Amino acid sequence: MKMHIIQEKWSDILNMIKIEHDVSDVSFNAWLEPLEVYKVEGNVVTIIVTNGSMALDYINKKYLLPLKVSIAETIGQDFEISLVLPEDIKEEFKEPPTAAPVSLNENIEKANLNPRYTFDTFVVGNNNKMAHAASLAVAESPGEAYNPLFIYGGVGLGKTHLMHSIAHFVLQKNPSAKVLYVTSEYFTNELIDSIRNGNNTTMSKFREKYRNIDVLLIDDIQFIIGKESTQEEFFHTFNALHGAKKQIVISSDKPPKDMEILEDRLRSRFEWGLIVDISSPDYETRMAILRKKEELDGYKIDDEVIEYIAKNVKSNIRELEGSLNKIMAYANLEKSEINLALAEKVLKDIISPNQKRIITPELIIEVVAEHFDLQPSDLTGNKRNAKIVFPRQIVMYLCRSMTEVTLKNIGKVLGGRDHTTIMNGIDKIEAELNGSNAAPTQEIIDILKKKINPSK
Ligand SMILES: Nc1ncnc2c1ncn2[C@@H]1O[C@H](COP(=O)(O)OP(=O)(O)OP(=O)(O)O)[C@@H](O)[C@H]1O
Repeated sequence: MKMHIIQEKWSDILNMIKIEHDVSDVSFNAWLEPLEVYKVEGNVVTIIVTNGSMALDYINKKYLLPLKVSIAETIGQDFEISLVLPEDIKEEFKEPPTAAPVSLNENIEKANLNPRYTFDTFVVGNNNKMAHAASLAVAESPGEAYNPLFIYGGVGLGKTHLMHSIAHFVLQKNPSAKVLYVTSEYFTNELIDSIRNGNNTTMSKFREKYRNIDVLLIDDIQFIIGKESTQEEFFHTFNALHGAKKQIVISSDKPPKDMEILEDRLRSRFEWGLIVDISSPDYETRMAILRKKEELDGYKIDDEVIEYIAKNVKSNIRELEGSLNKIMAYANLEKSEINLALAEKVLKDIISPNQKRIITPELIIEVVAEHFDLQPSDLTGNKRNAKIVFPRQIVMYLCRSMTEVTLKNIGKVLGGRDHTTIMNGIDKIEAELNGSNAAPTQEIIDILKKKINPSK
């Protein structure tokens, strides 16, 4: 069964409540974590409170509004919420969500494509002109124009939107085309499952699925870095499809040449076709994107509010859209007028950090500590157990690679360590990243870099 977008984004929705309402871990684990989306019908989301009637009562009082707001902000649409207990549900409880691969085979309806991610809704600006043109060319002539098409750019800048647009376009022209959109993470997990099952049938099913496609779109390819058997399998998939003149579209957060520890044979293949980038949108494009969204959602919003968002939310289109969703959600729920004062109030948390996100060792320490469930003082202190030493070395490495701060000053911030200690720490992480089992450390570094600087 296909998951509803609310189910897909459920953990984001809960995490937004955690952040915006400053919910402690204890409360989060007690009240929010146990909530599960049972179904979404019309504009009603049925949520199962798995931990009993007292919890249901309390959540009704305390978390109903935050849930509504968070859903509206994330999805861009208002929903009513119905809380139920497991025993209230007659049908089989808890259908396991199929984190379905996005199989678009015969028909667009069944395909797990976002219906809104089409060329029609994509605003073309200076930041994405080339990527848009290349995507359209590929959609019009799959396997002929540029193969592979490699689209790269920072978080939330429209790579997935363009990939879905290609898929929609191809399917519209030829509904029986075999189009498959997956994230590289999904590809990896499916491969691992096939290998784990350990028999030839599952492996050959996997291969048949991926090699018998007209257009394969694989998102966020950077996540296969360091995963040897995934790279190996993807290499063969790539060759089979490319050899048969089938279209491959790949997205990544960086160009192939900057994808360290990507196998050379894959890197060179990624460079066979066309490489295009998407950068951050300029002011005019941001305005146009907001206007487009206003039009699609049927909103009517004052220029000054739109201008305020476009001026202040610069680096990430997801955040740009999220800001508008958030204002609309608040205005709806509080039945208030949409004006600049409301926008400033609602966006205060988004806009200030966006303006002053300067990367400092202190910020890095804070993010790394939070990631590893430690206190910043653990990292700057003297304890030497493994639980702390590794994160501390990660801090050293990230300070070195993400700031201009000298080794001496990194040492100072890290509790007065001398520069050779910092150098040793950096060497340690670099050795891991260059070693045979680099993937787990690389993954941690990638995640932390995104947390420290989401706009990169
Ligand atoms: N040019 C554009 N016109 C209209 N909407 C856009 C445009 N670019 C991005 N968006 C919207 O911004 C949001 C984020 O885009 P998308 O998910 O495609 O980003 P991404 O580059 O794939 O991000 P990530 O790196 O997180 O995977 C989407 O809702 C998308 O529709």
